[in-house]
Amino acid sequence: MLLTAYTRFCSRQSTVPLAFARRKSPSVQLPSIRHFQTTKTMGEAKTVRWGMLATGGIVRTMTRDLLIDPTTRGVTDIKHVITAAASSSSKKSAESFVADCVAPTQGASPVCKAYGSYEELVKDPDVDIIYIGTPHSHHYQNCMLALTNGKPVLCEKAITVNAAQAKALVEEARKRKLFFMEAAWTRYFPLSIAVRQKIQAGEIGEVLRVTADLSTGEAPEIYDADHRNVNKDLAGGALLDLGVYALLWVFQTAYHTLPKDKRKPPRVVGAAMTPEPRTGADESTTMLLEFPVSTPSGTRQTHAIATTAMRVHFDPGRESEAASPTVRVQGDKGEIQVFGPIYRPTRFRLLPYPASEERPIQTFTFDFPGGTHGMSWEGDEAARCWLAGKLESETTPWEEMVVMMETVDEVRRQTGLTFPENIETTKFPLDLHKRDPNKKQAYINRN
Ligand SMILES: NC(=O)C1=CN([C@@H]2O[C@H](COP(=O)(O)OP(=O)(O)OC[C@H]3O[C@@H](n4cnc5c(N)ncnc54)[C@H](OP(=O)(O)O)[C@@H]3O)[C@@H](O)[C@H]2O)C=CC1
Ligand SMILES: O=C1OC[C@@H](O)[C@H](O)[C@H]1O
Repeated sequence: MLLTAYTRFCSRQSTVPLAFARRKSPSVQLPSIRHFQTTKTMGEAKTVRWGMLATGGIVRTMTRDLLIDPTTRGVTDIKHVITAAASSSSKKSAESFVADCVAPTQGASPVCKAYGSYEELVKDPDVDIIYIGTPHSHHYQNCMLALTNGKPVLCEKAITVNAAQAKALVEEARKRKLFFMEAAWTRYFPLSIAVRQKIQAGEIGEVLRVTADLSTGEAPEIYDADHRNVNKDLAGGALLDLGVYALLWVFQTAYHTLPKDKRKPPRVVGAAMTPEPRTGADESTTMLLEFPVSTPSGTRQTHAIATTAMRVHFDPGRESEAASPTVRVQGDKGEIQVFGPIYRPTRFRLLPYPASEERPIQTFTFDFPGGTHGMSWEGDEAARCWLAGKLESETTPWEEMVVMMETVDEVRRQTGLTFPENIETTKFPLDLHKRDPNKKQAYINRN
């Protein structure tokens, strides 16, 4: 079963099937119809042909997730195939990627072509949409390359290094009428959809405060200094790699749940940063935000604290009895607590103020059907939007993506976090730093 609900009241813990939980709270819509659709489609499933730009870790995961049978997650209107992959290192590396990651599941039909350059990929007429999985530093150049060659794009987070680049990409996509989306995969999880729906249904009242943390508990020294996680030439550091998830949760709960005309950019009240000793990338960043919210009686503030760090851990209790929530959304009528790493959480708890027999404490757990890592859902969204002729996804609107990057810019301004000019610029095209193909990719040094 995709979703199970457990209803708890006081210390008594009873497991209640979802249908019952629904009956007890009839106003709650669970979960998104769109992502849980098991309804029959009117015709054949439509096939979307993906081109994979890069062959590193996340592209491998995304490839596996796209090729999982969509019906395992109740999706019957679309299918994904990979028709080309490109490596900037060599054609051989693209060929090995196809042999290892595409061919075993997809077989020989359709053929997946292997290219030794991104330029060849974006010109391939057999590709409908490009997925970009390069380091943050390269997103701007890679997205521009795809868009200016007429290809729609789904690009990994952080979408760019700064807001100016994000805006320039949005303008390019708008001008060319091309779909463009940040791969904010967590927003498309049934769990995230259920959390947003509960907030919108008023289950915790007005959102007054949000805290969100992604801290890995892995000291930066475990990475070689040129690893993308700490290398400033690749826009490495906690803020752009991990902190964007803390911001994603703050935005999807405190900002996105408001009607469009009520969404106002936050003020960055304060930000603190600790530099990584070797490279000066941030190993820890703390952000304090204030969102103005208009109410019938005037403007009030929603406060948010978004944190990220390498040396401390988001859940030292590691999902045991001592588990700590990694996101807390606090309203005047209740609170939502999310557990697990915030990029891939597995459960949340709804705690009404006060809990009662009518409004019990409830825990909702989610699984990953068909063995998906969780990226299939964002793939489905991008495919559906593209097929429908949409330019952007309503769940990650361009406007919100830009406001998030403006927030990052202001945090960087306050903390003095800088990156090299060639990865901050909006000039295009530029030749950026290339990966050394002779260097082993697993740069982690755990000794
Ligand atoms: N959604 C999620 O859960 C995750 C998202 N990510 C995001 O995905 C992106 C890539 O991360 P990840 O896959 O872990 O990184 P990897 O280092 O594993 O892969 C990056 C790939 O980008 C290409 N590349 C092009 N230029 C360079 C360069 N100068 N240095 C290094 N690589 C280069 C390479 O592919 P090639 O040689 O074939 O061109 C390389 O294999 C980042 O934006 C990251 O934030 C990462 C992990 C999880
Ligand atoms: O997106 C991500 O999620 C998980 C992290 O471990 C990883 O570094 C990051 O890029």
